Amino acid sequence: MKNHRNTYEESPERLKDLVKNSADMKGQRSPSKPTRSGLLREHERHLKMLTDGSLPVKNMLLPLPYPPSRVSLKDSRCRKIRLEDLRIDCRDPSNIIVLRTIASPYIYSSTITAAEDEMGHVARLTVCNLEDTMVDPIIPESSILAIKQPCWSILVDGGVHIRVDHPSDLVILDGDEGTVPETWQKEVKCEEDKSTKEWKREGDMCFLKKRFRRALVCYNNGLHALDDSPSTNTATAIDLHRKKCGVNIVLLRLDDAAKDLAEAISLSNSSFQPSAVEEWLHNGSIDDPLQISPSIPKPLLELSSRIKFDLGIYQSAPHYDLPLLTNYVGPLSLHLDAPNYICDTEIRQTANHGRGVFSKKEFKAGELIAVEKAFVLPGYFIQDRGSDCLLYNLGNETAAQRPGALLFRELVQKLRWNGSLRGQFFELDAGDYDKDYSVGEKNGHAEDGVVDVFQIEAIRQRNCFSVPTRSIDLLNEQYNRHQEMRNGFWNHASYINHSCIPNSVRTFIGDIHLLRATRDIKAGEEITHQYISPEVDILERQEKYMGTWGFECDCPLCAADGCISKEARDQRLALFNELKAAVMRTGGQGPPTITAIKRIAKMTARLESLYPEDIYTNLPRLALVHPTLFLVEAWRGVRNTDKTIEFAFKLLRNFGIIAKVQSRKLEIEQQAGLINVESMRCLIYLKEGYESKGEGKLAEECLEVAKRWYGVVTGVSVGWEEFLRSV
Ligand SMILES: C[S@@+](CC[C@H](N)C(=O)[O-])C[C@H]1O[C@@H](n2cnc3c(N)ncnc32)[C@H](O)[C@@H]1O
Repeated sequence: MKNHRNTYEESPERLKDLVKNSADMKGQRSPSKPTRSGLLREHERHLKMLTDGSLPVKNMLLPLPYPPSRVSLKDSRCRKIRLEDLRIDCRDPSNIIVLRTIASPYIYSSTITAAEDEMGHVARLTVCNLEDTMVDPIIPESSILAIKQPCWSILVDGGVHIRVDHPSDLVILDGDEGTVPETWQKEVKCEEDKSTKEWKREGDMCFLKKRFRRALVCYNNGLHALDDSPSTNTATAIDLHRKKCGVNIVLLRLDDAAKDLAEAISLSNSSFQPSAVEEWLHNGSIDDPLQISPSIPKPLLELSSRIKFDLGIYQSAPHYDLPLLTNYVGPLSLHLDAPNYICDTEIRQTANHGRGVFSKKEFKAGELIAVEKAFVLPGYFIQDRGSDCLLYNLGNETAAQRPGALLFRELVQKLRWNGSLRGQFFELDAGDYDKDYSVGEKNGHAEDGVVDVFQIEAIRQRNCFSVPTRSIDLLNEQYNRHQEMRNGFWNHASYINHSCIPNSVRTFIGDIHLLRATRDIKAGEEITHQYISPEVDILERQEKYMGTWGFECDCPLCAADGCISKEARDQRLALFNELKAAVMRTGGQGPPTITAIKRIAKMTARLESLYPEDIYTNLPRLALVHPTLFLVEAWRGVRNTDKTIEFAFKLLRNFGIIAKVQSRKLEIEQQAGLINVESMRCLIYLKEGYESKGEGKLAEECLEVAKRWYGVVTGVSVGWEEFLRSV
C-alpha cells in the first residue's frame, strides 16, 4: 500500500504544518540531494498512477504570498544561478535558473517534472496555475526553461523542490537565446521543412486532438511558409488567421484572437486596416461606424461577434429578450451573447464603505438596474468528479471548494493572456492583500503576462458570486437539493456593497447577471444587495461578514439589533430555538393539529414582544419570519381563511413590508422590506384568501404585486404561471 501513496498530491494539512514549522530552515541549502535515477524512478511511479487512474481530489495550493518577478530576462539586473546556489524560501527577483526537463510532466493539480541544470544536477520542479493538460503539455520532456526568482521549497517527505506559483515566473526558451548553455543549444532541433498545406493539416489534427498550443504553432508556421504567389496566398492566409483566432478563443486569449481576426478581415477586405479592425473589436460598442460587419464573410462575422461579446459590449438601455435567453441556458450552455447595460449606474466613493454603485436615474420597483455578462464563469460538468478540486490558501488559511477553485484557475488564465482586461480587474477590492505586491496596469507594471496569482485569489474571495445555472431553477426544490452552485465573476457588480435590507436583488441567467430594484430608488441613491441572507443573530451575521469580507455591517437593521441588550437578544434567540424545535415536532404525520398551531402562535406572540415597536418600526424582525411562515401555511392547511390572511400580513410585516387594506385597497410600504420567494408566496396566499372571501379586486391586486416580485426574485417573468400553479 505504502508504495502507492501519491506524494505528488500534497496534503494541505501536512503542508500547513510544514509552513509553520519550517521557518527556521529559511536561507539554508537543500538538506538532500536526489540522484538522477532516484528522481526519475519516483517520477515514473507517479506518472503511472496518473495513467492508472487512481487519483485523489485535486488539491491546489497557494503558499504564503510573494510577488511575481518583474525582471525581464534581457534586463541587466538578471543574474543566472545554478541549482547548488539555491536556498530554502529565499527568492531574489533578479535571479534566474536555466533548466532542461528530463521527463514527461505529471499534470494534475499542478505540473510536476524533473529537470537538470547545466552542471547535470537534478531537481524536482513544480509549476502551479498553468492551463496545462496531459494531451497538450506546456513543458514536455527536453524543454528548456528559465525560472525567475527560484528557490527550494520544502516537501512533506523531507525533500525539496523548486516551486513556481506565478506562471510568468516560468519562461520557455526556444533554445537559441544567449541564456541557454551552449551544449544544449546545439541539441535544439529545427522545425521540419514543411509546406503551408502540411502545417495546416497538422494544425487541424492537433486542434481535433485538443492540442491547442501545438495547433497555434502549426498555423503560425503555415503562415511563415506561405510562398510568394499572392492570389492563392490570400485565401490561405485568411484561413490560417481564422483558425488561429478560433484556437486563441478556446485558450481564452482574446487579445491574440482579436489580432488574428483583424489580420483575416483586413486580408479579406483591403479597405480595413488591421489596427482599425482591432480597435473595433475592442471598443465595447454595438456601433460599427466603419461598417465592417456588413462587408465580411459569415465565419469571420461570427468570430467577431464572439470576441466582442467576450471582451464586453455595452448598450444604453435594458433591452433584452429574456424569455429567449432563459430558454437557451442549460447546464451545458451557460455563455450568452448579450451586451451589458450598466450606464444608468456609476461607481463612486461612499462615506465609509469604500467605493459603491449609485443610481444615475430613478428606478421603479421591479425595474432592471443593471445587466452584465460574466468576466469569468467556468463551464464544467457539475457531475464530472474528475474536475473535483479544492484550493487551499495557506496565507489566510482558507479553503475554496471546486466552484471557487475552478474560478480562480480560469481567472488566472484570462488575466494572464489579456492585457486589455487586466486594468479593470486589478482595480477591484483585494481586502488586506498588500497592494504593494500589485502588478495590475494601474501601477505601471504591465509586463506581458505578469499577474500576481495571490492578488487574483484575494480579489476572487472578496468579489465572486455563487450562482445557480438560472435563478428560476431555485424555485424548483429538486434542483435545490441536487445542484452545486458555480462561482462566477462580474466586474461592475463587484462594486456593489452589502446591506441586510437592500434595495436590489441579483439574479442570473447563465453568465448574465441581472440586478432589479426591490423598491423605488431615487437618482443618486446607493444600490445595495445582500451578499448572503442575514443570520437571525446579529453576532453570528457580523462574524460571517467579517470572516469573508472584512467588514461590520452598519445598516439600519444591524443598528437596531445593536441597540438591544445582550440579555434581551439571548432571550430572543432562546425562544427562537425553542420555536424551531416546536415547529419541527409538528412535522411528519399529517398536518399540524389546531392545538399545536395555537401553541406555536402563542410562543410566536411572546417572541414578538421582544421586538420593541419603537426600534423596529418598519424593519424586518428576522427571528419571527420562520414561525410566522409556519403559521400562515398551517392555517392555510386547515382552510382557515381569516387566520391565513391575518398571519400573511404578519409575515409580510416580519419581512419589513408594511401592508394593509384600506378602503378595500391593498397598500404596501416596503422601504426596508425583504423581497424573496417567501414574501412573494405570502402574497399568493393573500390572493387566495381574498378570492375565497369574494374580494376579487383585492385578490387581483395581491396577484399583481406577487407577479412583480416574481420578476425581482427570478429576474424574469418566464415560468410565472407554472409557479403559480405549483403553490
Ligand atoms: C464586493 S466589494 C464592494 C466594493 C468595495 N466597497 C470597493 O471599494 O471595492 C466588498 C467589500 O466592500 C466593503 N463593504 C461592502 N459592504 C459593506 C458594508 N455594508 N459595510 C462596510 N463595508 C462594506 C467591504 O470592504 C467588502 O470587503
